[in-house]
Amino acid sequence: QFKTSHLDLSGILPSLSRPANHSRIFYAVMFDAGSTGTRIHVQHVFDESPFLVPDNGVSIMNGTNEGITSAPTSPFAPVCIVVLKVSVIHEAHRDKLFSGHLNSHAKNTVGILDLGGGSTQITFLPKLKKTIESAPEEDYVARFDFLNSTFELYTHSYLGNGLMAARLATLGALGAEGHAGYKLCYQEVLKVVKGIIHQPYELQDSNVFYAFSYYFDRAVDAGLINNVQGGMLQVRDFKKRAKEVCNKMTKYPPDSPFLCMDLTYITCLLKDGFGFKDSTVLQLIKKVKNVEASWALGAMLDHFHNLKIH
Ligand SMILES: Nc1ccn([C@@H]2O[C@H](COP(=O)(O)OP(=O)(O)O)[C@@H](O)[C@H]2O)c(=O)n1
Repeated sequence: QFKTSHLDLSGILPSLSRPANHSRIFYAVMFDAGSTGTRIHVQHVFDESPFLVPDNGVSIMNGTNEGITSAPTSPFAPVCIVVLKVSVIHEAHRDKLFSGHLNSHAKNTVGILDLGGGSTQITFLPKLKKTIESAPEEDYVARFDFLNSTFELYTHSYLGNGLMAARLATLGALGAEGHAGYKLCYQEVLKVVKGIIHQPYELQDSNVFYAFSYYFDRAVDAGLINNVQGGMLQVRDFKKRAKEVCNKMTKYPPDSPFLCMDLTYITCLLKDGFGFKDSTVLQLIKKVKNVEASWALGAMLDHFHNLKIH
């Protein structure tokens, strides 16, 4: 719990210069201490908020992996799907989705791939029971009720498989002679992935996947997508570009020294890690309808839900 705040947010949140309980505009503020930087998310939640700000209305989230744990009590990553699905992408179906069992609406949902600095996450709503049954452990499945719907999600966070963590592990292996082309680089990054990342039973072609964070950032750096609009990429696009960048590096000094390794790692993670096919299409976005797409918004909604605020 925060007892005092050392941050002056009055410039960002003018409406909170009045007591929060009397505010006509309601914001949720979330501090995200990531492995590569700390962010503050300010989300405009409701106008004319009738609800009470409880004493524990400000708190530090449990869990170390950005709140993305698969414990049923803190299903923040799954909620991210709900946010994308209910609030943004399938707005037209919103009313329908709020009632009934969500698995029956699985065709309307999107999967999420997130690549942070320290960890990487996968979350989707399976259509087949076998995907849940064949998950390695109970903690790959999150069951929870949210807004009158029951979810049973495949979700896992791999700590140590983020992009920066993978760089560290791979650099240790490659030593000083790191620039040895795509093939050797792939062999090294494979060691960070093989036997660690579980391949879900049902993945290929059955879900639309959205990829965030470093998937997006590095695709921009590689010139594969536009920084503002994002775009659609096949897994093989990452592979093709990785090969080009790595093999060019053996001849010329690189502009971006880590791009070869990063693109190779992303390719390996998607293919040999999660088991996506070369032809799988990923949607890379940073913003949806002008709102930064992130787990934080979902976490906020979940928090309000737990406080019985609707
Ligand atoms: N100040 C910062 C630092 C990182 N980031 C982004 O955060 C993502 C990496 O996520 P992260 O640092 O939270 O990593 P994890 O702690 O989730 O492993 C990248 O897409 C960075 O571009 C940001 O938006 N602002």
